[in-house]
Amino acid sequence: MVRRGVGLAGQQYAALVRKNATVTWRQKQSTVVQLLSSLFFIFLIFCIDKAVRQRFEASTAYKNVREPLTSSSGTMATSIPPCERKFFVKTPCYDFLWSGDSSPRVASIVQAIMANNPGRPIPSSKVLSFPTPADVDDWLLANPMHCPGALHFTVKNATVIAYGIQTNSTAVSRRGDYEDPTFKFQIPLQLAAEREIARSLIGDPNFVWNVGIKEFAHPATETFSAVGQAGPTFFLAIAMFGFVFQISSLVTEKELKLRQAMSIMGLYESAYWLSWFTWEAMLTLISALLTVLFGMMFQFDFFKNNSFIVLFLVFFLFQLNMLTFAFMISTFISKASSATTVGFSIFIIGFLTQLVTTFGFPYSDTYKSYFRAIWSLFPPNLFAKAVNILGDATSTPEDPGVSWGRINQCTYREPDCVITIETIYKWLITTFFVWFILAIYFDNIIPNANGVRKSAFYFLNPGYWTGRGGTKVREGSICSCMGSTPPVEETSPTDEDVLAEEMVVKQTKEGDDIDPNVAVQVRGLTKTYPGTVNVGCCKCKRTSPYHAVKGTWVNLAKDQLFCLLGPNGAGKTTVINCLTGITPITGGDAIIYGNSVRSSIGMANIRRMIGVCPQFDILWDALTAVEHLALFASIKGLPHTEIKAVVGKSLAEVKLTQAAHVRAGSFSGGMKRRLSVAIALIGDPKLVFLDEPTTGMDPITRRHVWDIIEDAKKGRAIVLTTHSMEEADILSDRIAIMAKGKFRCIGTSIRLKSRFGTGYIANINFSAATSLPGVVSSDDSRLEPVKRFFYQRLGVKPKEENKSFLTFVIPREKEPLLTSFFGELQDREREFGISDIQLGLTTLEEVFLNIAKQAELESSAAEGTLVTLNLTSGTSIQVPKGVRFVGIPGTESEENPRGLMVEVFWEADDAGSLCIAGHSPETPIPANVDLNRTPSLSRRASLPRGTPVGFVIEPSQIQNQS
Ligand SMILES: Nc1ncnc2c1ncn2[C@@H]1O[C@H](COP(=O)(O)OP(=O)(O)OP(=O)(O)O)[C@@H](O)[C@H]1O
Repeated sequence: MVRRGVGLAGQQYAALVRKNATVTWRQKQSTVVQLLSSLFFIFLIFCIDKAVRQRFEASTAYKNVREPLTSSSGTMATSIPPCERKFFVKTPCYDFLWSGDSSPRVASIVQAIMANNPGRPIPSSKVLSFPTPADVDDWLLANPMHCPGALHFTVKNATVIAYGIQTNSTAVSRRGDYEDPTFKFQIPLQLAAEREIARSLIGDPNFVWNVGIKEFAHPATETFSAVGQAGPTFFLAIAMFGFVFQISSLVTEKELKLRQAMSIMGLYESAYWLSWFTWEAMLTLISALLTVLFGMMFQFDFFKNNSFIVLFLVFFLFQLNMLTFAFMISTFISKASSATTVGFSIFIIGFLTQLVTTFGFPYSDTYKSYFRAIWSLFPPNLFAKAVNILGDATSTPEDPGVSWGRINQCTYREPDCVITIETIYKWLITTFFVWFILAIYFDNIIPNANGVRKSAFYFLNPGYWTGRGGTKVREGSICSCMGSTPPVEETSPTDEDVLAEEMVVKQTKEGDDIDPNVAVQVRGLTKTYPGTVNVGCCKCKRTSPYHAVKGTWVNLAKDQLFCLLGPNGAGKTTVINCLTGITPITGGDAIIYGNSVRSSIGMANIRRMIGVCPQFDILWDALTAVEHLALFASIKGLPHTEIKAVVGKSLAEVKLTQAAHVRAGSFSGGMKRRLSVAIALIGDPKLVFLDEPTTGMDPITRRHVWDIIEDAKKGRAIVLTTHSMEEADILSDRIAIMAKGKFRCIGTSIRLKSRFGTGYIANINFSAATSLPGVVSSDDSRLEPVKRFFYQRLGVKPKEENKSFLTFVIPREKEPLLTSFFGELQDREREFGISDIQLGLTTLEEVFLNIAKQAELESSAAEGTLVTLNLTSGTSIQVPKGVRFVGIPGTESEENPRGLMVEVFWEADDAGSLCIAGHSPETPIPANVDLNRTPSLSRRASLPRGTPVGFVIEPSQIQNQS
């Protein structure tokens, strides 16, 4: 029993989560990068932290100083430093200068200062003496920055020695280090001078003169948290890996039309989004957990002192926000290759806005609250603020950090606090929902790959929520002004079979009594792709409306295969897209097993009973054949218990059992097509669309797939499009050939061949060279009697010839003559040297070419399209595209008073358009051709000057003549 409703949505959800898990597991590299990038970035923060702390080691500004130490215990130096250690002193330098050298007492004091300098006696080469302070000034002026200071001694009398100190007191910093000149130089110099003066005055060289210097007890005046400051950018970088992978996965499914294929086969939108969300949220949870654990492993105060749950929630909620933000951004992107560029741009923007956030905007009371509201919508900003708060709360090892109980309080380091961690949680939860809802909204209103979207206010339709009528779609960009759509010109079919089919459908439509054997009834289906005017920045891009399908009426029977043939661009795929709900129909309707494609509920029912093999392969490179089939079987609602058996059977049917566990990425083109066919047939759909299913298959595999399709006809209707006439001939119960959006003919293969083929093809094979008595000699001349025989009796010349065979195309009109003609030919086989005679109807390919030619001719006549025909005689004429017999202007002569004509041979080029393949020899225009009634050619004025225009001769006039 196939599942429905909520049960089916649940089953689809589980299957998609499994698919996401498998794809993630198979893409190990990106998964490892996504999960373990945090280790790398936290290690970088660790290095930054170590380097910065190393530099600040000597300073107490970054520490809480509770019990300051005195200089005697070594924290503050009282030794005169070597001049080289002073900032900005140039070498050669002097440790100090002194004046008063005329006094021997002063000289001995200075000697004592130098000898007794704690820890480092000062050599005499590092000290300069002068007679007076003025001499010192002169030297300082002449040698700037070569000495940090000077002592000036004056011996007043035996008990009084005066001294003065001169220092360079400019405070300087170098590479971030600050030098206090008072503590570094002036105080040690002063202490040394006073100590030695005192010793000199009391005459005791061992007199103890100890001065202790002690700083204030103080809290850290400067704070530094490597995590708090570098963290926002680094953690944003971690989140960007997941962000880019997420966008890339979603856009890949969109770009490869995998999502469209799943939707056609009945995938619920809710199951799709929830499956992505569940799986990615799980990865996000692991990533957030690992980030916090790695942070704790590196012993950051940020991670040790803030509560684990507080930290985890900040990281988890931020990464969840980035996830739904990625969902939203992905709706605007159509190429997976753009994911990295978009990710990089978002990272740069995030980095800049985080920088601004770290500098205080807008989370302080100087800014209005609406600034904060707008700023907080972008997840990296809120996250940066949270990391700043948590960093400030742990900027010294003694800070307690933020515990769960204090998430609603500000830390004492935030005097103008306007936001707490609790508020940030609330914001992150709100923005998570904002981005998720916007993702689903934009996904619905931005046109998909087929240009289809919902209206901007689709959610106001109650049917959207109840599942009854909310899937109505529109076309064109939301910002484009739709051009007006001209109606399709109503023309009755010119072909009798197409007209008859239309009548049958119209009758049953009026009576509303559809034959139970009819699977699909197409009622005047029209499809016009609307013209749009896209207003760009500098120019408007206009496209005009295009009538791709112009009123199609047809009944498709159960247990039958209906084949749609037609040149490229004929409208075949458009018909399939309309019937599968990929694109909305413009006019008419189609009833599939009683459900109208125009109704939302009808379409929902139709989706459950169709299988589609689109022109492209709907495969994930990372999934195996079994996984693909199991996924689509689940989407279609097959019970779990049956899936394994059904998948096994399906694989055996398409001969992929050996490759069941091989990933589709390594399949050949033919294997991929076979798997796509198997997907279309899984779940026993009642209607199957096969759009060019055997493209790229080798002849053996193709024949095998034909067998599968033939078997699949039982119990269902199949619509096939193909460019292989052989395939159409073998598989089809009925064939319709489309061209320029219209059915040109419809019927069985035999019917089409007999109606549109040129008639019969006769292949005459000649026996090898022989000299049997009574047999004509074996050279090319033996073909001549046969050629003559055909020309005299049937009026036909060989279409192809070679030494051993002749091929003749015999027009249908000659059918009454054929029995007696071939009877006679058989009787004269020996005389003509014939070994074999084969007679068959013309091929479907010929029918196809004739129809395509006719359609081209019609449209060329309507549009006046002319092409150049280069005649073998050397002249060129213009002829309407698709025309068969053309009269050459200016060839009238005495010998040929009516002029000459040629038959033009056409073939279809790669794009399905007709082009000239050659022409017959120039022959006189027969007498019965009415030269005054030849169709006129339009747009002659636009022709290149001097190029004559050939005139069209109706084939009937030529055939009548023959
Ligand atoms: N979304 C679209 N917007 C505008 N025109 C479109 C759109 N899709 C198809 N067409 C046009 O409609 C015409 C029919 O296209 P369709 O794909 O149905 O042809 P087809 O018969 O399937 O061709 P093929 O054999 O190449 O698959 C083409 O001219 C095509 O350019």
